[in-house]
Amino acid sequence: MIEFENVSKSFWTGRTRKIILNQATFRVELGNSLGILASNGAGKTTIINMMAGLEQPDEGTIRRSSRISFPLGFMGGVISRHSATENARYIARLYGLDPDYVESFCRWLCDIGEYFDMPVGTYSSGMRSRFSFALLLALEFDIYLIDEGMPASTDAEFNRKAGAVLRQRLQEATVIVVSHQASTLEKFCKQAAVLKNGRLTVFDTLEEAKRLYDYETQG
Ligand SMILES: Nc1ncnc2c1ncn2[C@@H]1O[C@H](COP(=O)(O)OP(=O)(O)OP(=O)(O)O)[C@@H](O)[C@H]1O
Repeated sequence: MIEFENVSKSFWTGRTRKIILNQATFRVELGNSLGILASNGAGKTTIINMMAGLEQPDEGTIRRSSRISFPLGFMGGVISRHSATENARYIARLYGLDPDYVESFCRWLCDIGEYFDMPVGTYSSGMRSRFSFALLLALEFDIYLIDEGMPASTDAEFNRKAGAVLRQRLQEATVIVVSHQASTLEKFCKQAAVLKNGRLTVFDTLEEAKRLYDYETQG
């Protein structure tokens, strides 16, 4: 479970205050994946980062009683001068998992050949996102945090393999996805919320959330 109670967050831009959340209270239970619809700049990444504990709220409380992933695409724990092999084994040890398993799972999913043993700093952005997605799937979490759906990979084979593993994982895990388009959320969640001007409105169905989102983005 992850719970926000009266959480507020804003940024001072030098001239105005950009409000991301204003006294938001909501809860995501295990087994009840949530999609959050918000237009660009509304605060999707900030909310996901707060859920992961990478960013702190200005006010209010965030409670977690489950294993919450780092956000998909987050490379903060990855050391650029080390290879994917070294990073995968190091992160496995941090999480108390078998380094051989995490390394071989990531090697299989990334499928980047000899680059897996080269420094991550030499990777293309597609290779980096494949590696970070593989790492996320190799570790076991109760709640997965995903910013804008699938990774920015154009490799069809990777997307097929990663999608299959993710679907399998979702049978047990819960996902929180933020996106600016409803079609990204369809694959993951039944319940959905709309974030606009610091207000997060949660609906039981994506259909209802989509109606408000379409109304607000057109209006
Ligand atoms: N540290 C910061 N200082 C000042 N403004 C910030 C900071 N971080 C984010 N912002 C601003 O807060 C707003 C929300 O940012 P965020 O990255 O969370 O939005 P987003 O919905 O994920 O955007 P996008 O869809 O464009 O990726 C943006 O206007 C951004 O410029």
